[in-house]
Amino acid sequence: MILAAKYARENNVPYLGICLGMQISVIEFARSVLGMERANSEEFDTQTPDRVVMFMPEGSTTHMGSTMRLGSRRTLFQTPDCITAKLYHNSEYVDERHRHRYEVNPHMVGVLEEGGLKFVGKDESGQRMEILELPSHPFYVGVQFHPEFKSRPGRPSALFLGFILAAIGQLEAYLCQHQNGS
Ligand SMILES: NC(=O)CC[C@H](N)C(=O)O
Repeated sequence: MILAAKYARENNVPYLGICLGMQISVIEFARSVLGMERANSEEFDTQTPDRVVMFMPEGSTTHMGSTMRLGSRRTLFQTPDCITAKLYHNSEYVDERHRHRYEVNPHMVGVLEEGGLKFVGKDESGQRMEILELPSHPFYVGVQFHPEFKSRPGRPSALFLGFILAAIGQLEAYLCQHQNGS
């Protein structure tokens, strides 16, 4: 997965990382771009010197039942000037469903952003990273939530639509056409 994220990032191939897929893109970015060779998630290496993904403080390692972050939560866009906000019709926020125990380490956000990764969606506390983008890339998106849970045939998630449009080279034209939120 890390190699796939690296290949997509370096070769301008569209990437949509969902949940662990977003966490993997953060690990890959920290290793390759920031030079943190042993950057990892606490899930895979509890001894990592660069814990870019960590266990959520409210979780429990001993009680697995209903201790994960589950269900619909709100994500606030930090800027209207990003691909995902435009795909979600310039909404100020989006409610999507979650299922995870690990999250991007909020203490590492500053250094990741200085390197060029942008966290364009956060939860209401501003401490939990929900959406990342790489502005230098045509479509490099990671989401902590699961857009597939609310996606339906004939009414696909904005993110799946955007991903496919990017893959066929039509994202820019689509975003221009729909820039007024229509
Ligand atoms: N659903 C997932 O991809 C889970 C990702 C990761 N294992 C977590 O719990 O945070």
